[in-house]
Amino acid sequence: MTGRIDLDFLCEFPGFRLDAHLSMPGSGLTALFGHSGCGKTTLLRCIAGLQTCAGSLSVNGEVWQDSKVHLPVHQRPLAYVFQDTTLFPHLSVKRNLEFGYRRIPESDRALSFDDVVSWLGLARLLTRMPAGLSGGERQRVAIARALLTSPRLLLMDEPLSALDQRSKQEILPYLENLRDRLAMPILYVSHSVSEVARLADHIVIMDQGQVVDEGPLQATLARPDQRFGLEEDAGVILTARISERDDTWHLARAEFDGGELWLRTDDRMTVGSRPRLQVLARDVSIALTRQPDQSIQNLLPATVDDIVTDIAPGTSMVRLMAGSTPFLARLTSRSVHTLGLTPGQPVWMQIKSVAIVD
Ligand SMILES: Nc1ncnc2c1ncn2[C@@H]1O[C@H](COP(=O)(O)OP(=O)(O)OP(=O)(O)O)[C@@H](O)[C@H]1O
Repeated sequence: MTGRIDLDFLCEFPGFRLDAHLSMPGSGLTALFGHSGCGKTTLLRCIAGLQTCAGSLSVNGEVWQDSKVHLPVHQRPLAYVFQDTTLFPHLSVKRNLEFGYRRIPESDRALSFDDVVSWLGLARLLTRMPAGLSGGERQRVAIARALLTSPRLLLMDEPLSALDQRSKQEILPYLENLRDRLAMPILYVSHSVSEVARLADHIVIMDQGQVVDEGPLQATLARPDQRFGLEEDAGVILTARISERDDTWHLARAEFDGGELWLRTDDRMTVGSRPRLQVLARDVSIALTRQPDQSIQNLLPATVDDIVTDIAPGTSMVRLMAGSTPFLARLTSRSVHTLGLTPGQPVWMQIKSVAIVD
């Protein structure tokens, strides 16, 4: 079957067992997410063939591993970008980029040199030497060098985690650009919810060597029984359209299917843009009637959809629907009881804060 990445791996180390079964989309950016030590890097290493592991792997219809086939690392058409990928220190940026590119026969080159240089904003860095680059620039060169080997799968293992906050913010738009332009699938390891919220189309959540949840990003994060890794960061991602700006108060109105939200904004948020927004479950509260005399500006009618006991003792996760858009609210179980919340009930949702993730 084409269009999927299917894998089944089982390997054991003293004190750790990776037992992963997974079928992921064969395009777009899939985030592998989970706490430190849950096995994300080990899974990438198995995919790359760097870690010997029993099992099977096929990528968009090509078998890389099964009971009869085991492609060695150098025959797997993939590229791997690490947290701190080293460039060749004695070669200019251009020569670094050409290194892999020239080894690929012209007829097999999937991407043009100039396109990759432009997508990653490298034109003015081509003559520079690696030692003179910032951490973010170095990672952009490393990503470009990886892409220019025309891989059929791009693996990225915490590519931003060695960068400071400012460099991370600088590089994220380039990664978004790649996600939107590349036909090849990207597997992106991260334990940062904000990075995942901003970049991923699909998410795989791991815990103790196993895949515990996976699916399209927005639907998976909106599940109230989503229990692994997110804790304080549990919440939904929605795509909205900016329909109005109020420059006096530095606010913008964001419309989505089922309502609208006001958010604090800056000059970059133009009318017509479609940012991804994140609303955390801990920033949502519920009232049975509209409460106009309070500081929260975002009051939306919604319907209770589901209520589950949360991981933290005494708390519940309530899923609410505003039109077709799901929200999560983390409440104390006592509040759920006192309000008498039940599925199907109309309520008012009070949203304290909305973050723009891109
Ligand atoms: N070759 C190995 N020999 C023994 N143990 C290993 C080996 N490779 C990985 N492990 C163990 O497997 C577990 C998972 O490690 P892994 O690096 O895959 O986790 P991770 O989710 O990527 O963590 P992090 O986010 O911290 O990078 C760890 O307990 C690690 O010590």
